Amino acid sequence: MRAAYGVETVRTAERELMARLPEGALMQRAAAGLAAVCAGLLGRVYGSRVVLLVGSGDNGGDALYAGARLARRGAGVAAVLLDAGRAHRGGLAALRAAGGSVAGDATAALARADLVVDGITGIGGRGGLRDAAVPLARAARESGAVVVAVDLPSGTEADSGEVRGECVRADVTVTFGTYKPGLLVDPAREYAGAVRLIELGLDLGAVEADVEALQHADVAALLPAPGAGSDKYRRGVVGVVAGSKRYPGAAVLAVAGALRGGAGAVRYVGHGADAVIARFPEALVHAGPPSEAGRVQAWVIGPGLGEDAGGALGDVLASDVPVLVDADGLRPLEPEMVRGRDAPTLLTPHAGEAAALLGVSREEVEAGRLVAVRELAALYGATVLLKGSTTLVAPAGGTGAGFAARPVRVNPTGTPWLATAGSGDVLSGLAGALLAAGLGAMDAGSAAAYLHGLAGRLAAGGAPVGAMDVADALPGAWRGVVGRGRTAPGTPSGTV
Ligand SMILES: NC(=O)C1=CN([C@@H]2O[C@H](COP(=O)(O)OP(=O)(O)OC[C@H]3O[C@@H](n4cnc5c(N)ncnc54)[C@H](OP(=O)(O)O)[C@@H]3O)[C@@H](O)[C@H]2O)[C@@H](O)CC1
Ligand SMILES: Nc1ncnc2c1ncn2[C@@H]1O[C@H](COP(=O)(O)OP(=O)(O)O)[C@@H](O)[C@H]1O
Ligand SMILES: [K+]
Repeated sequence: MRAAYGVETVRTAERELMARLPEGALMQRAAAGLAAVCAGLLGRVYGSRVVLLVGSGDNGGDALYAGARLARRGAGVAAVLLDAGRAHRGGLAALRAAGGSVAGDATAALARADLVVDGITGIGGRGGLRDAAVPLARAARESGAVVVAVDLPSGTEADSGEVRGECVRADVTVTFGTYKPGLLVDPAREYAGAVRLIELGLDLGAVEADVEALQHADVAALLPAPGAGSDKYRRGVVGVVAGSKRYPGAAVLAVAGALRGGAGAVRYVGHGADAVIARFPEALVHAGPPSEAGRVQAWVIGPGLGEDAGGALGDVLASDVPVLVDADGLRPLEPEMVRGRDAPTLLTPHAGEAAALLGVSREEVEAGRLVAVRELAALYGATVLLKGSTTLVAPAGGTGAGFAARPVRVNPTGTPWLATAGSGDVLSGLAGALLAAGLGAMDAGSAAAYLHGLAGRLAAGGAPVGAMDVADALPGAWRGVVGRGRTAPGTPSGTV
């Protein structure tokens, strides 16, 4: 599991560690790690040209000490100081002692740079970049140099992943002690580039993360495997209420996801039965209401249902098994229809659907995904999987402090190639199968998003895909995750 912690937690852990170390030791660890990453990017340090963008906090201090280390190895290092009177004194002295200088003309220095180190703000930054820093962020971007952000790209919000106004766009972000939520969640994540973590020795073991990301081993441990005593019922029967005369394909795609997700059987209910049977003769189809379809271990309702989702929705929500509500099933959904349920409910909106449920604009949801997913989970008392450029899964929320403290999961495997009609339907079926197999709603949602993302990468391989290609790639993604020591192609490793 990869964990990310918010600013307050990081500061507390840093204080505790600093109290046990000689003064400045932590900053030296940070600067050494930063300089090593910069050196690796430069290849040949001697003779290279490095520009440091230096704010007046410790983030600028990290940049200055790292610059000093590079200058000692023969790089030409120039510092652009946002506020000359407040730049980190020790760092500036170290840079000068190592042969570095303060740039007189920032624009000229940036135009010649091979590498730019962004030390304007780190976890102490608030709001979008201030006016004085904005032209530097732009010039860094336009310089063509490799841009390395210190701790996080200046101007991005560490705790929420929000971006207000201009911020630095980095090729690589070197972060210290732990990942910060903003490095894993769009839109900030997009500005961070590849993220490298430098361990500082912070003791965060006993602290609940704010955001966490599953890794291969976590998912492998969650995925069900049939044993000698398994039969189709024990593996889990998924009920799928999806598709309509207008959208029969959604039924096929959701059933595909459920079958590839390991369902022992799929009971399909709706107007897409002919299309489902034509593609999947193994599906069991039913023409009446869901409650009369026979026993299932989990329901998936919503993809392609069209306008008349209401009756079937009430029917499945009245059941005592886990229910996943997606797409058209979300439209008539009211909090009180979900809050009283004893069995888990998993909602899987995209940003537009989440916006409608919250009564805000789509742009607001996309700008503040973490906040939106937590709010929805609290409003509905349900687990919520928010789809999109960063897929997030928030635990069922309530009003108690304990709810807010549980981590949101962020999916590390997605690819924009998944943004194709019907791929969400596949995800619904897949997550439904995992619910039917007995996984909790958080695990089912996050493991499904993980496999779906891997399948998207496998299917795409850098070229466009359709939703059924993603479904067809699920067995390969599954094998890649559970195969001992094997890594599925396209798997992120080392960097986020
Ligand atoms: N603690 C530790 O042990 C370790 C910490 N480490 C490092 O310290 C960093 C945290 O340092 P920090 O606390 O000094 O804050 P920092 O990120 O430099 O920002 C504060 C400065 O930015 C300014 N500023 C604020 N908002 C702004 C904006 N929108 N636009 C422009 N400027 C803005 C603000 O101005 P002021 O409000 O004071 O006028 C102030 O001058 C952390 O991220 C890591 O890199 C590592 O060395 C490891 C050990
Ligand atoms: N920019 C993106 N990057 C990564 N994944 C994306 C992006 N946009 C959409 N996706 C994924 O594609 C799928 C689309 O689902 P959805 O919006 O429900 O579409 P549909 O209803 O057509 O199936 C989701 O799994 C979502 O997370
Ligand atoms: K920074």
